[in-house]
Amino acid sequence: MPHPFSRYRLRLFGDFVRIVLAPTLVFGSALAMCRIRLGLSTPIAWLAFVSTASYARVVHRDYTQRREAQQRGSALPVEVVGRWPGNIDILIKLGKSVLTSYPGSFYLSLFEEYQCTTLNLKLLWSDLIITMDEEHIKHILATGFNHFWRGRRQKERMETFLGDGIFNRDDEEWKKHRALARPFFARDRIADFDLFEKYGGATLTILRGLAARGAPVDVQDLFSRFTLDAAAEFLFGERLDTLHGALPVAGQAVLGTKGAATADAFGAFVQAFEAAQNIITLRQVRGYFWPVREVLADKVEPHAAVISAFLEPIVQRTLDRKKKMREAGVSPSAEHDTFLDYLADHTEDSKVIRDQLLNILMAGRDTTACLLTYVTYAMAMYPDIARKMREEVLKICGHDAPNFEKLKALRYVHAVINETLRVFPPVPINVRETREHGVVLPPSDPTYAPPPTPIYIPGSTVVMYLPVLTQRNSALWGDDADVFDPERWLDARLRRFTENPMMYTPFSGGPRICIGQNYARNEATYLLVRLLQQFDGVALAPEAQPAGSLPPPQWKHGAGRASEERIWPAYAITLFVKGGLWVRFRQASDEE
Ligand code: HEM
Repeated sequence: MPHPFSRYRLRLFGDFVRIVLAPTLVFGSALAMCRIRLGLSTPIAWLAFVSTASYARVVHRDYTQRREAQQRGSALPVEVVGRWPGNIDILIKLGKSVLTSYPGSFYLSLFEEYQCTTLNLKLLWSDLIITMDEEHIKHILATGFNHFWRGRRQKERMETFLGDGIFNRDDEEWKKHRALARPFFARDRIADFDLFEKYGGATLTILRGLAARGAPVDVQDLFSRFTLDAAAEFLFGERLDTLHGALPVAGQAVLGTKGAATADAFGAFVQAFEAAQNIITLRQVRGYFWPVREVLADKVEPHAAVISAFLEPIVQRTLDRKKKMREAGVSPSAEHDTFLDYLADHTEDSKVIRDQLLNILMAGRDTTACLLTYVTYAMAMYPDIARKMREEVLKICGHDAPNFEKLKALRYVHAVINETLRVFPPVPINVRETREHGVVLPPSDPTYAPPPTPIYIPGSTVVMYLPVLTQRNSALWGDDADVFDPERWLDARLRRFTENPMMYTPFSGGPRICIGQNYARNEATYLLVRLLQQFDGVALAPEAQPAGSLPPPQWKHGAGRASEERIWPAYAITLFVKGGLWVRFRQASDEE
């Protein structure tokens, strides 16, 4: 169902009234009162009046912001100055960069050009702050938490997709969601490895079959199925069994929105899920005026419908079961087995339940699958690292299923996971908004000479922060910041992080820190142990990548890691490998 009064349409209407309608009324009334007739020149005069009114508003806003900054002994962030009015050229470059550049590289080139770590892109005369500054990110997420929120702009962008879920709410509603979800991530629940064994076993059976034939596999797709199946049973008590569906086949797989696409019902769900994330990312890049392009049709809506159709039966089954229990006089137990049961005991509104479900699925599926995918990529790129991981796994766990203590003892494997999350953070870019009142940021980190006065961010301003750049910043991590080196988590370099933990925020930080962090770490470590017990080698299979998914040739001359990458890292809310990660595993000869 289209939403004619969706948040973004209402905002667009409000802006239209403010920017066009109100000045038009003033213009018409002034002409009428003064009895002026402009004849054929009326449209030109009207356009000049409306434009001048807009310009005056921008000048007034800029003046007010400067005054507010001065009153607080601070200055506004440095503004990017493009070649075209309204920085339209920057906006176009930004749009292109999402599709063709190494993640974050366009922003990095601006930071380098302006020699600062927090900038205002000033797109189409509106403020859009970008920051890779560790001190500023700390303030946004933790020390200055109350000055920021996800905010109105983000809600506009995400409403059709994430609705009333935890990722799309602030204040009391968010607190309620968080309090609801947290008990399900208590240690005794997340240290129950039966599920990981069950779905890990299914994953490895597939890998063994393919390895025996020397056939390549898209592990990004496979790991997404593993994390989805495990999360669905853990949180909803549902067997989705996507691991038993049709997998992408090398040579036949086509380039989907993120990975390789399959043509079954699950494939349709995944495509819709990924397409919606992609559209939301593009909306973010297009900034303030994205609703203009979608005033007639919300582009997320058709995908949201496919996602709903996939999830609705799951919700309905639970609601029906609860109803029958109520009719039979069985009262809900305080110790709920699953999150879905818990939700269904608190509301019968299937949309509310579906939204929660979708939010947690998004949180649990793509991020952990991304982590596993990039660990596999690192193992293929750096065989010595893979060898050391395997040695440690065999020494500590042998060929048995690991328990909690054994997982904890895998120091090198954890270092590889930490390093993967540093170099390839599953959420590479994120957004907040200042609340109604502006905020003075703490002094900048030491990357460039800090500005002489503190930076002031006006109220209701969107701030985009970039862990993908902060976590590879050589001023914080040392000259080898771009090098994938797990040892930095085990040697003296670790001090850099322990003294300054907010330079590493793959799971975010502060009150909204990820609640699934330990679940995700356990899940990923468990699967890696089982994988390394059985396979002693993994190699990239570039010939199996769908057409158009290998890194563009110009990356060879790019800065940082771009020149060395043999896959195409891209992002749409979460990081992924374009076209999927196609690899071949080698079965170990010492496998039991
Ligand atoms: C490697 C895996 C994961 C990474 C890197 C990751 C990362 C993140 C990040 C960066 C945030 C903050 C988002 C924001 O505030 O804008 C977040 C929040 C969250 N994550 Fe994770 N996550 C992972 C796995 C999981 C899993 C497995 C679950 C649950 C099944 C989960 C559940 C959540 C929830 C519910 C939130 C929202 C917290 C809130 O807003 O209060 N995450 N995660």
